[in-house]
Amino acid sequence: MDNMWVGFVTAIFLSAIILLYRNFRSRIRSSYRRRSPLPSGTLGWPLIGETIEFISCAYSDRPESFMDKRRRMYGKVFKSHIFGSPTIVSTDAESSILLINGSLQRRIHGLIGAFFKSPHLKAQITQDMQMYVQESMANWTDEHPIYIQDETKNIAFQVLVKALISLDPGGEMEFLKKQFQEFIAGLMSLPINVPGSRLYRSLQAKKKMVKLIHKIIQAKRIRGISGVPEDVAEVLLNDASEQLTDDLISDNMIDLMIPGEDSVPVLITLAIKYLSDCPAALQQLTDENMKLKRLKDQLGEPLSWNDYLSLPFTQTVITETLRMGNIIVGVMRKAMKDIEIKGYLIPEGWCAFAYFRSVHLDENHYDWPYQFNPWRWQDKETSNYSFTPFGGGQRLCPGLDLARLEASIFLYHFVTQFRWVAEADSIINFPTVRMKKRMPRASRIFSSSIDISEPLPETKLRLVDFHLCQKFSSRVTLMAGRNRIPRDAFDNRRGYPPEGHLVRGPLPRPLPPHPALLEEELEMQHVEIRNLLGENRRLVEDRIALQRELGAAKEELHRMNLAIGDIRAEQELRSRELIERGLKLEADLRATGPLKNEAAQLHAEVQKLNSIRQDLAGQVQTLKQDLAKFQSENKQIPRLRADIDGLHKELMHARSAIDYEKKASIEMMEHKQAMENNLVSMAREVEKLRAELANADARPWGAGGSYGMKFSSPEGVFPAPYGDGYGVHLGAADKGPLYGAGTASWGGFDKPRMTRR
Ligand code: HEM
Repeated sequence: MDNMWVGFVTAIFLSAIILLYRNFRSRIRSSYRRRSPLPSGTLGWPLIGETIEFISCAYSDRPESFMDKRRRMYGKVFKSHIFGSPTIVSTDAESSILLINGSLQRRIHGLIGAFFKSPHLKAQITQDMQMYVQESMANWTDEHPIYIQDETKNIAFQVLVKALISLDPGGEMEFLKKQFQEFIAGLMSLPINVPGSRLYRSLQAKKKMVKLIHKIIQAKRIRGISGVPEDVAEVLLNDASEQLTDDLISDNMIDLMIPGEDSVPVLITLAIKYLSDCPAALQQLTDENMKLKRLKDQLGEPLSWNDYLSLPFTQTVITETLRMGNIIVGVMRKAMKDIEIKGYLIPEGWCAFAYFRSVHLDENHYDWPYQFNPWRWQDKETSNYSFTPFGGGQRLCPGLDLARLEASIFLYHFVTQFRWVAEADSIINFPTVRMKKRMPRASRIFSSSIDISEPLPETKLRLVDFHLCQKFSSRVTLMAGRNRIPRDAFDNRRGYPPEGHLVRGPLPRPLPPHPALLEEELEMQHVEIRNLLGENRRLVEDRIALQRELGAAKEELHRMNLAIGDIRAEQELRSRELIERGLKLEADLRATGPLKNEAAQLHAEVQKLNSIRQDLAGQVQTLKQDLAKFQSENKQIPRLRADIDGLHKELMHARSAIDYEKKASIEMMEHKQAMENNLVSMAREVEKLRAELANADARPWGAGGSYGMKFSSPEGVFPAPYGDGYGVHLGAADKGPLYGAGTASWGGFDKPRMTRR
């Protein structure tokens, strides 16, 4: 059963992978069909692409090796697939990827940028930063180690929160700091959002922060903002845009706290780390700041924003730290539509990654790129495409001056008040840039209040150099070894001649060591003892720190165990559910026995239906043939129709002719009738005339007369002068028509015989 489920889940998983891979391939293929070519490169494995190699390089000393390898193979712009998205990577200094932007971002960027440039804010931030740095440094003692990264985080966070929402140090600030740290910790955690997990705690912390910021914003709304805005929240609240809701403003405030909590502290920490590695730079920076301090003390003036930014060497140190440190390794954008950059296509949905680190460490732009060399900036422009630690284009970091100012203030107070020993530490580059042991750690402060008019005592400087040479670089080792007797002069025999072969005779009297040598050795021993003491103290502190970390790790482990317990319980519940479902399915399967018989019956029926289907197919065949015949006949229909139409037309003609002739014959009949009537009346007239004639004859001629005709009797007729040729019986009109029948000229219109044509 288990095997079945494993097989089932594997099948689903594999099909999901295949589907996703196909989708991915088709997206890529479709993009190939477009106008411009994609840059060369490889997309690596399905789904994960080249992410594993990218991350493993990111954890190494040379995170840029991933990019450099591909740059050598494919050119400065190439394609890859990292963090689940196909990506166009640019290691080109003149990359215009930085110019891709959106609209609401532009608005917020403009508002914040303008505010950070205002003289009012600059003055306030300078004052706040000085105050917080002084307060923080006042608590530093020789007894406890100082973790620069933590101290600067604390200071920079307070400065930024003041500039963002005008919150002063106190209960709410502490609460916000705590929640913010919890929130940040969860951003780089496993994506498990269950109670107790880091992500869950992070999201809860963010909710609490949003609530507090909402409260502050509401108070500002009620109070009303008049005159110059005091902080960034007021700048955004003043804006008339309806898009800037309270939620959006709160979110922006939290996003803006990230550089305060992370980028600026890392910048300061790295600067101190690099300075500790490079005593010459540290010396020059210290001199420059001391000079300014003396000047300001003499004038009795506080330092202003401009004073700090006008320290040229300090600025070059910060610039070089930004170049070497690559606090932001690069920026990513997502293409919302196809974009063409430098003749290459960035297809819609792909990411574009401008990788600053490769540019900043490119020996074509910088000689000896891996060497900390602030002097390289003395005659060099910082505003060029090969130096973009703050990004570029419309998304250029609006906090760049603020970051430089905060670093300058911290360095000023640090180097003018303290001498320190920086312990060995290394830089971690992934997921964010930071020091492995929250270093450089100022574990021993040699002078918490030095007399600035006097140079530091020689021994102290030497001591510092000695420490540095041991911990950091060989260059410093040489400097530290200067003016000293080689150490091996004191080895083993402490000034006695070296042991040789045994010689006969009295042993030579040992010479007492030279007092100067003894003094030197004593001094060295003294130094060593102090070193050992320092080392010992550091070990103790390390142990305490490790114990603390162990405690924290144990606590985390405990929490994770709880979370794992929850997850296990949930998994068990799920697997129990799955097993139950499996059992139910099995039972269902067993219950399907009767269905089998039905299936057999259905099979027989299907066979019967098949034979019927064959019969029907035969019938359909004959019908098809008939249909074909009809169809061919049908083709003749138009011709028949045309004939019928012709006949119909002829019929219509004939009808109209008949009607016409009917009318004509009716007229003729009427005419004939009239003529007949006329003839009858004429015949009568004739009869009358005859009678009158007869009467008239009877008087002079008597009956029969000379012509043997009796005019008084009907028989007394005149013999027809023209014979029967006219067929007219002049004396017997009633025996026939006057003009005879048959051949008479009107005979053709004999009505009863008229036929229809
Ligand atoms: C060492 C310190 C800092 C570094 C290295 C740094 C670097 C950067 C970089 C590279 C970007 C560009 C991101 C992109 O193009 O997507 C950026 C954006 C930004 N930075 Fe900074 N930053 C620093 C400090 C600060 C500070 C102190 C603030 C002040 C609140 C700040 C506020 C911002 C904001 C608001 C943006 C977003 C700009 C936008 O997208 O419109 N940054 N930063």
